[in-house]
Amino acid sequence: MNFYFEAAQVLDRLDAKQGSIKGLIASLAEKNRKRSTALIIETLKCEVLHPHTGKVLVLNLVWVDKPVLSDVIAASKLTKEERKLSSHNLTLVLVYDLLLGKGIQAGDGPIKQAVLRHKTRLHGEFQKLKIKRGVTSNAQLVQRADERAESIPRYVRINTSLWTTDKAVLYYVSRGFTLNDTLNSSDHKAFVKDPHIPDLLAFAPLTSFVEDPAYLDGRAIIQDKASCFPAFVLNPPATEDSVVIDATAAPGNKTSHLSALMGNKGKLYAFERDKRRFLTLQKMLNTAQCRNAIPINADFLTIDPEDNKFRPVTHIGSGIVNRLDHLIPTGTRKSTDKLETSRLLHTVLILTAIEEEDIPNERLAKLATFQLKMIQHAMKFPNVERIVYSTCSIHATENEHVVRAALDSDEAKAGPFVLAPRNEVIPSWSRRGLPEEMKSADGDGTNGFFVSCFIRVQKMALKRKLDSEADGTERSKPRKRKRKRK
Ligand SMILES: C[S@@+](CC[C@H](N)C(=O)[O-])C[C@H]1O[C@@H](n2cnc3c(N)ncnc32)[C@H](O)[C@@H]1O
Repeated sequence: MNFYFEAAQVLDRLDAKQGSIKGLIASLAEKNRKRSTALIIETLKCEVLHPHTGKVLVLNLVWVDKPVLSDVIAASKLTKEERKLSSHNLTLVLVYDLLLGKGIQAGDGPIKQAVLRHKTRLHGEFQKLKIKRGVTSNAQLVQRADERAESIPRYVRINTSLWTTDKAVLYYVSRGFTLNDTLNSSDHKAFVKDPHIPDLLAFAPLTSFVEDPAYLDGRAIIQDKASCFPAFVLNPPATEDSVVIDATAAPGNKTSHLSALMGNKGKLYAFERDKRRFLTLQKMLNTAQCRNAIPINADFLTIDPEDNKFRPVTHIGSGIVNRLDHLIPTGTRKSTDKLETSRLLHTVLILTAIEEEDIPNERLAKLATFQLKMIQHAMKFPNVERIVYSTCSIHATENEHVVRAALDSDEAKAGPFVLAPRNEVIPSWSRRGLPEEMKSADGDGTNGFFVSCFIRVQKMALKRKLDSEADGTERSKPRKRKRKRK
């Protein structure tokens, strides 16, 4: 019965706006977390009420007029007749399991008995409700909820530290998949090479990699496309003397991506201040065999940019607001249970998008202030040339406003740092941030994700000058100009 109480408590705290779905799920005891998470998500699919209209949210897709479970409970008079069921959310999760789940998974206590006494009536009211809503199956009731989740491809990033994309393509073809030019989500055995991110493959949305040996041994990393942008945009150098920082590293998807882009060379300092997440980060980096990564359990803000170890740093990535990443298991690849949890969390991610609309301004402002501090701190590293700041937030407060404030900061002026020109930030990606939020718009927004890239002007100009001098182009330019003038 415990996990019903825990799930109900999370729903109570969500109602009371005492935390985010992600945060509250994370606070659950490990023992029941998977079961409770499943119950919470499935119940929410039927029951999220819009704060103003009272309509029910079916993920962030559609608002339907009436909740499913509350309607059935009200019609069956369950709570009116059973005093023990004084908690609405506890009743919701129990009735969810009775009608849509596997039946109530608990010993015979008084609360379970109270619900079961009304089993026939609850089923009857549930059937009536389906007829009223014109659906013939339980799945149809919540089906639309999953439409969006099911339309997002399953992305697999090839870990080039261990494998090549060419080999991966042959491997997946040998496992019965077909490489196509475009992804057709109804073709479950097709995959494509992503047009924007190198070494990223996109499969049909529900493709399972639970048993895939390449996933299990770290050659293939399941990583959402949006979370591949930051490392790709940071574009770290792949030389033995490269020194790069991932300022907010756990669980380590972006760190392992950076490591692969660096050809596993040089030094990649990966900071993670949270002890528990630091362990996950270490596991992830081991599995992905990131030999150049140096995980450090410390707060990036406490690191002295003048420390001899960090003085040579040229590239810094900081991704802060990925509100779910730290929950998605990546370190322990052998657990299929964890993968299922990660799928559920994918659903939470979509729910979170709407939840984020309700983040109080005060909290947003606090987050934004902290994020700004991280960028300003990154700008203090004497040799840093390129800083990527990313969030999975949909709020300009945490995105464009932070970038604008960072550009106006003393650190940016001292750099000086400017936003990288479009041709350095995935030119083929047409969607950019919110132009009205910037003085001159150049943020890079993607589907609930935001990536921006600062570059140091002088260093870049100097580098271009030195590069062009080295290949002789600097000298050829004036000659050309002279010829034109003639
Ligand atoms: C959104 S997650 C990062 C996701 C990660 N970049 C990835 O793609 O796998 C943010 C992480 O940064 C950590 N973090 C936040 N602020 C930090 C700081 N000042 N120093 C070090 N770690 C920090 C958090 O504990 C959390 O684990």
